[in-house]
Amino acid sequence: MAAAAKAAVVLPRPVTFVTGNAKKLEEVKAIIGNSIPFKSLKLDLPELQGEPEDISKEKARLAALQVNGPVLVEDTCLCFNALKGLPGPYIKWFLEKLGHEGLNNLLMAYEDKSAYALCAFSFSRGPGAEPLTFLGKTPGKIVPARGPTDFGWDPVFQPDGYDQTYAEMEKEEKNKISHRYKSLALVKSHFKEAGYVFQTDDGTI
Ligand SMILES: O=c1[nH]c(=O)c2ncn([C@@H]3O[C@H](COP(=O)(O)OP(=O)(O)OP(=O)(O)O)[C@@H](O)[C@H]3O)c2[nH]1
Ligand SMILES: [Mg+2]
Repeated sequence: MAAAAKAAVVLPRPVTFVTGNAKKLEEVKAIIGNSIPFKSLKLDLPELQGEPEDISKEKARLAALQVNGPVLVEDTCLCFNALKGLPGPYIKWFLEKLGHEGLNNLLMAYEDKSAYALCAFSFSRGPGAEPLTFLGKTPGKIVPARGPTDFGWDPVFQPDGYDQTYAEMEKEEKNKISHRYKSLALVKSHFKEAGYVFQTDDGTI
């Protein structure tokens, strides 16, 4: 007997990417292109403390409840190896209070300036559905700020194998190697494998 065909999972279209960060959205648009039908929604969701994966999953649960449909969210960390992964998910507040110089100063007492950028995307099919999480990591080091200052800690993060900081790189170049690119590559593969079918409000597919 032939194997039964896998039932398609029908989702209301489109997936909502929930973020309060316009620069993230810019990169996500450039990386996803039209491979996943998505729209964005600016919501500042409360964020749990803890491990990046748990923070991201909880964000997805809250976002799915608010949107009442399929959602993507992401949480980004900048982790210093000498500080055992801190500031990690708290980088937003460290950056806001200490600035680029302060981030460098945190490592003053250590020879090891290595760090990694980590992106945790979570996808929930809707309220009550357990979110799936996709981690993307790019190793590098913390350096005195160089390059445009329009996006967070980009000027102080120099990825391994490059002599430019994220901020100095062309956007297309960053989007080929970044933590966000790697995490979204896994999201895209998941969407391909799962074969989701998107349905509009009037029921057409
Ligand atoms: O230089 C950067 N290059 C990046 O590629 C990048 N990605 C995120 N960030 C910053 O790191 C913190 C993460 O916090 P975060 O994940 O909670 O984001 P957020 O609160 O801004 O937005 P969201 O939670 O609504 O999506 C925030 O300060 C972001 O601005 C980046 N900075
Ligand atoms: Mg946030």
